[in-house]
Amino acid sequence: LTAEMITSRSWENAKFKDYNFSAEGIPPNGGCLHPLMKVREEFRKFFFELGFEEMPTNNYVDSGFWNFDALFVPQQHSARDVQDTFFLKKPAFTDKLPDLDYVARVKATHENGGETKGIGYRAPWSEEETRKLILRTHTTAVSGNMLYKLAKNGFRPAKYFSIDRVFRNETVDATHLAEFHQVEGVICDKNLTLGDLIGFMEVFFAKMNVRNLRFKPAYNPYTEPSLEIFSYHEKLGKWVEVGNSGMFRPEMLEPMGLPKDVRCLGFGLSLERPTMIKYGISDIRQLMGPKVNL
Ligand SMILES: COC[C@@H]1[C@H](c2ccc(C#Cc3ccccc3)cc2)[C@@H]2CN(C(=O)Nc3ccc(OC4CC4)cc3)C[C@@H](O)[C@@H](O)CN12
Repeated sequence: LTAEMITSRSWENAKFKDYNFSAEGIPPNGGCLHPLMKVREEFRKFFFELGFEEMPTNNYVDSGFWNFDALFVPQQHSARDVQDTFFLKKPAFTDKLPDLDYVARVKATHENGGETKGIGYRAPWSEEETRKLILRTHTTAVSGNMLYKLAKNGFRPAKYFSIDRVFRNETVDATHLAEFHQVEGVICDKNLTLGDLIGFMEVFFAKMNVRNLRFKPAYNPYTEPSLEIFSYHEKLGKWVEVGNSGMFRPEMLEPMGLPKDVRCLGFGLSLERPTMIKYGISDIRQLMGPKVNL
């Protein structure tokens, strides 16, 4: 069948053989995984070996509720400004929030601590703010959603991971893009401690031959305590920050309905940083676009 046959309509009198649906396609003449995707497969292997389940992260768009409020990120936090976050214009708001008694517990926890031992942010909490649609700034938005489902379906110890794109309204330069891939892990069980977090980080990073970690107190609105993770990089001859971590706060976990003795630890790093080190890439922009000059 040719274009000329179609235009001249000669195909109408032509005889065609039956279509062979079991014919094999033409074998592709080559191709390879993008470096980021190669490193992603290495991380997925580590997580599966450690007994983690992969989270469904195929929603780049999320609500202010899941990306911020459910994680106890205050509505006045600068991370929620247009300088840091990409807001959707159409549709600008979601009409899908989880069950209203959970939203009410989140609202109360933000305003005055609600049923937690905390006192909250003592500032009005706006439902319009929580309904805003954004490009998620971290995969922790999905982690929160998974923990909520775990509470709703009946708590059991769980280990979740995700490796997917996140978006931040950042100035692009040699080490920063407006989007990057976050690698995130969450472990939930009764009575986990900060020692379990530190010990697990040693195990996880040992999988990529990163050892002798050092931990530095840090801050995240959704974890307390929080720790930045460092490792001495022999080739670079300096201490390199290799990730961030913490114990999720009761103000995030209790409104979800998780039992009060359940503790959840979380940690994250980027996919781009280890990929750049592995492939000797100095400018992160080399990882973008159809052609990768390696
Ligand atoms: C906008 O910055 C965010 C990103 C990204 C990041 C930071 C925090 C998290 C997180 C988290 C978190 C915390 C608590 C609970 C749940 C998730 C995830 C990604 C990296 C996190 N970082 C990072 O990846 N560094 C890194 C990781 C691996 C590596 O090589 C491997 C050893 C072979 C080399 C470096 C640290 C820095 O690069 C940092 O400057 C940039 N960070």
